[in-house]
Amino acid sequence: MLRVGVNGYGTIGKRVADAVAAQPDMEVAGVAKTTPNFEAEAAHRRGYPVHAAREDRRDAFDDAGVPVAGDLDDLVVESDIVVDCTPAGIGAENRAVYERHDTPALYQGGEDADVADASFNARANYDEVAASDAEHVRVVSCNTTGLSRVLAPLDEQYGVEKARATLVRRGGDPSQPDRGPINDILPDPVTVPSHHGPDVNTVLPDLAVDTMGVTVPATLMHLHSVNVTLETEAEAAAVAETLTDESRVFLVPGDARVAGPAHLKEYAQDAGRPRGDLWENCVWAESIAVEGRDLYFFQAIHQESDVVPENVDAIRAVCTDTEAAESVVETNRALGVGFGESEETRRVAADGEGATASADD
Ligand SMILES: NC(=O)C1=CN([C@@H]2O[C@H](COP(=O)(O)OP(=O)(O)OC[C@H]3O[C@@H](n4cnc5c(N)ncnc54)[C@H](OP(=O)(O)O)[C@@H]3O)[C@@H](O)[C@H]2O)C=CC1
Ligand SMILES: O=C(OP(=O)(O)O)[C@H](O)COP(=O)(O)O
Repeated sequence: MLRVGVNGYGTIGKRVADAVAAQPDMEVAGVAKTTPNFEAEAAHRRGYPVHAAREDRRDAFDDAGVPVAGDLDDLVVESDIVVDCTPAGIGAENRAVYERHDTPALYQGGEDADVADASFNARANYDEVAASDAEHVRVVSCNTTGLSRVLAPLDEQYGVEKARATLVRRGGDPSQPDRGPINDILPDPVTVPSHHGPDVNTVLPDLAVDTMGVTVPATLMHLHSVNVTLETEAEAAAVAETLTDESRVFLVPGDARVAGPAHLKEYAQDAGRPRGDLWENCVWAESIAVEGRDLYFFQAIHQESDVVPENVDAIRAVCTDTEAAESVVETNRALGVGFGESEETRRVAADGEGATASADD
C-alpha cells in the first residue's frame, strides 16, 4: 500500500484525498492545512489524520477542537509521497521540506514548471515521466490537462500542424465568493499567447499550439473553443470516433440536449458523481466540424476535478512500475471515470491486466 500525504486540503486537495482513498493500492497517510475550518472538520470526519501545516497554527486547531495528528514534518515522514495541493507559489516553498525527508512530491499547475523535475499528464507523457525517475513532478493545470487530453490523440491519429484555442475561463470556483469578475469579460491574460500553450509544451514539447484566455463571470467550468489544423484530412465522424476512444473524454451526445456547463453539472449530479465532479473533458459531439484540414469543436473542462485522476496516475508513475494504460484503467475504475466504456478500458480488461501496487521503494 502506498501511503499518500496531501498537503493543502482545498478544492483540489480534498478531491485528491478521496481519489487516493478509493484506489486499491493507496491509502491517505494524512492531510495538512493551516486553518481549522469546516474543511478541516470534514477531513477529520472522513477519517483522514489532520496535520497543522504550520507549527504556529497548532493551538488554533486545539482551540477549535479539531484533533491534530502532527505537523507537516510528521505528515511527510508518514508518507511515501506527498501531493502538494497548497495555493499557487506555496508548493515551491514546500519542496525543501519534502527534499529534507527524501520524500517524492507532486505539485499542481499553479506552480511554475520549474518547481519540479518534470510536468505530467497521463495521456501525454506518463511513460517519459515514469522512465525519468523524477521524484518531484508537477501535474499540469486544469486547462492544460484538458487541452493535452485531446491534442495528444489528434496528433497521433492525424498529425497536428497547428492548434489554436480560446479558453473561456471561469472567474473562480463555486467555493470562492471573493473572486470575479461579477459583471465583465476580461482578456486574461491580455497578452498572447496565454500561459496555457507553453504549458502544453511541458508535456507535449513538439506540438505547435497557441492559446488566448478570457475570464467571465461564471464558476462552474471552463469552456474551450478549439481549432486544430491537422496534417491529414479527416472526416468529422472519424474525429468523433478518435475522441470517443479516449477514456477521459466524454463526447456529449446531441440528443442529451446539454446546453452548457450548468446542464453538464446537473448531468454529473444526476449520475451520482461525488461533488458533481466531471473528471472527463466534455466535448460537444455536434460541435465537431471539419473544413479541409481545419478541425473545430467546443469542450467544457471541470476545473475542480479534471486533474484529480491525473494526480493518481502521477503517484503511480513516480512510485511504482505500473504501466500507463494499467494505471489509467485502475484510476478510472476506482473513481468511476467515464459515462461509457472506452476502447482502452475494453482492451486492458480483455488482456486481464490490472494496476499493480509494486512500489519501487
Ligand atoms: N481550483 C482549480 O480550479 C484548480 C487549481 N489548481 C491548482 O491547484 C493548487 C491548489 O488550488 P486550489 O485547491 O484551488 O486551492 P484552494 O485555495 O481551494 O486550497 C488550498 C488549500 O491549501 C491550504 N493552505 C493554505 N496555505 C497552506 C500552507 N502554507 N500549507 C498547507 N496548506 C495550506 C488551504 O487551507 P488553509 O487556508 O486552511 O491552510 C486550502 O485547504 C494551485 O496550484 C492551483 O493553481 C489546478 C487545477 C484547477
Ligand atoms: O489552473 C487553473 O487554471 P489555468 O489552467 O487557467 O491556469 C485553475 O482553474 C486555477 O485557476 P485560478 O488561478 O484562476 O484559480
